[in-house]
Amino acid sequence: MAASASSTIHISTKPSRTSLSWKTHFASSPAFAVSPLRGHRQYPRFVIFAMGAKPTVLVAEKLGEAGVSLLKEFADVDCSYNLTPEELCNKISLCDALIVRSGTKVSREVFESSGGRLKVVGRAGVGIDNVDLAAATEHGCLVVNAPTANTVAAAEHGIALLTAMARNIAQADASVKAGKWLRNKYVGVSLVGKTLAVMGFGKVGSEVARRAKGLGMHVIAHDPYAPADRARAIGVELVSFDEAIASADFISLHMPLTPATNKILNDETFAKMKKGVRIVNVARGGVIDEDALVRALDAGIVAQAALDVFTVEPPKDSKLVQHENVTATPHLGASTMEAQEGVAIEIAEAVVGALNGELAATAVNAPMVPAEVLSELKPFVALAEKLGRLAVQLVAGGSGVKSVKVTYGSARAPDDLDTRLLRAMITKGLIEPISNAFVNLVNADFTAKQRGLRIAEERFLLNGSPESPLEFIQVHISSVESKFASALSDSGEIRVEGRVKDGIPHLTKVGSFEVDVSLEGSIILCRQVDQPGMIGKVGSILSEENVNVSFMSVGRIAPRKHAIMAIGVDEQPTNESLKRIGEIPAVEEFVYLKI
Ligand SMILES: NC(=O)c1ccc[n+]([C@@H]2O[C@H](COP(=O)([O-])OP(=O)(O)OC[C@H]3O[C@@H](n4cnc5c(N)ncnc54)[C@H](O)[C@@H]3O)[C@@H](O)[C@H]2O)c1
Ligand SMILES: O=C(O)[C@H](O)COP(=O)(O)O
Repeated sequence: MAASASSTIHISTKPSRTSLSWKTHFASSPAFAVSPLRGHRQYPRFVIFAMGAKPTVLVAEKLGEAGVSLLKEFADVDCSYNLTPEELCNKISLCDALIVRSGTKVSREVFESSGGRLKVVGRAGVGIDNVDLAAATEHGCLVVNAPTANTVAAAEHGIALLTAMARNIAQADASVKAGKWLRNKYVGVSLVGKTLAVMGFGKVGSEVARRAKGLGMHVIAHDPYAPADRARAIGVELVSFDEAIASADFISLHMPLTPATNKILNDETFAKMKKGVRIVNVARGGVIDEDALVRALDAGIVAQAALDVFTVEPPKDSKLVQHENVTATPHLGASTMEAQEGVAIEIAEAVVGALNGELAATAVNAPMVPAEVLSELKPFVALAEKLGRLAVQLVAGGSGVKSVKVTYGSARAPDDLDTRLLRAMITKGLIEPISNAFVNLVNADFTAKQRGLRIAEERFLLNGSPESPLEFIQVHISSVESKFASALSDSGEIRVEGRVKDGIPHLTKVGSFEVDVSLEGSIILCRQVDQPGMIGKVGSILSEENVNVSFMSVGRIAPRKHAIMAIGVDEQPTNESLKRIGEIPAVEEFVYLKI
């Protein structure tokens, strides 16, 4: 760290106050208050909507009443079901949030058609395979889901399919209704003592395992990412994929659909199973190669299958659903009254919270920052963005920024400072003034990467009490020219430093000069030959135009040598006034910066 020999005088002309608006800023003003929601985490808020400007939420699939009512307290709610993809694309530019279940494809076209208005997609359920997450992130749209409220419903449906399949309930019911009485045909198989392989030992899988044990089954599970002690706690042994499928009498699928699980049950894996195995799928249709399943059923390798989910829904492959050894339900796993009310409330709260700028606990495409970390970093978030915004305006040309280093000065241990939020806000400050991009926590890293902007972070460990998470933030931009040469540090990079004082972000260093100016309104930076009367000369030019000076600070290397004057102004001075400031004989260079 370059030590500065400069000294600082600062003159405050009026008390300062932070009053900020979306897109990045925290607001505590009652004008932005929202009705309290049950169980809401008290995150600092990034306000999107001011009082009076109600957001519009499009609910594109049936959502439990409790959730709709909750949404209506805060937003205009448009419940339009069964939209075609074209209708959805047409409507979406009028919506701030979209809520779907698994039946709506939220494709790239949807994000592109939204014209940047869509800020949140809420998936009222677990699986987000119907949402194009990459496109959402690129468009700065947060995706949240409701991952817990339908777990038990899905597990109960899995068990219902397992028992119904073993006893031919669906087929027998259909035959009785058709006037038949086929007692010999529908002899079933028993569950007790049989081996059930649970594939995917997450929320649903573990609930299925627990219930199957209650039915007297021997339960094993395969899940490369599940902790063995969680399985052990409910008496389940975790085994390899091959061991699971080779030893199971019943296989129940509970993994997400990912590139790794796509068609994980196929000709090759069916061939490794016990002849007469029975399969339940309440996860996702795509984890089974459906053509291969038909072949395995025809060959008797698979005796029966009970399927709630299909590769394409509703399923087009009639050979599979019409197969006499297949029991099919129309994706009903989450469809109980209780689960749907729970999911509706869970997603409504997440969407309203996200529209209020709270970082949703169930965010799928944004880093989750714990509430306590957030509240600590709150004052530094505005500082981070302002420093980025200031630094980029000092670049001559403004668009050749490729390499940025951020230094965090902190007395905290290096692993005790989560800087993702700060980095995102610095990125926002760096990019937004020189582009029409909208940058937020969701898309900051992506947008930086897209623009070839490399942001390196370093910690500067300070002595002293680690009560505050940070002492200062420095933003360095290397390999660029500056329109204000004094902003260049000894090593030739643009450098600005800021600190938080009494909760207000301050600019505390420009290049090697120490200053102290509150980061509000706009700033004029002047380099001058240090001499009496300079403050008065600049002040009187501004006052002639009724431009209010909010803060003024002079940093100098030594008396009567070069000094930097940082002047905070509430209004934008005219070009004429700025020209006159530049013409003061002692002024060597100056720059006007909007924060
Ligand atoms: N039919 C329905 O209506 C319904 C309802 C709820 C959930 N689901 C689906 O059920 C599935 C599970 O949901 P959940 O809430 O239990 O999710 P979860 O994330 O809690 O559990 C999924 C588990 O799968 C594991 N897994 C990932 N890749 C795996 C692999 N290659 N092999 C084995 N295991 C793997 C994960 O480690 C995790 O433990 C999801 O696909 C979800 O969409 C369907
Ligand atoms: O992933 C899920 O949550 C389930 O598949 C439920 O989907 P659904 O909300 O469309 O019933």
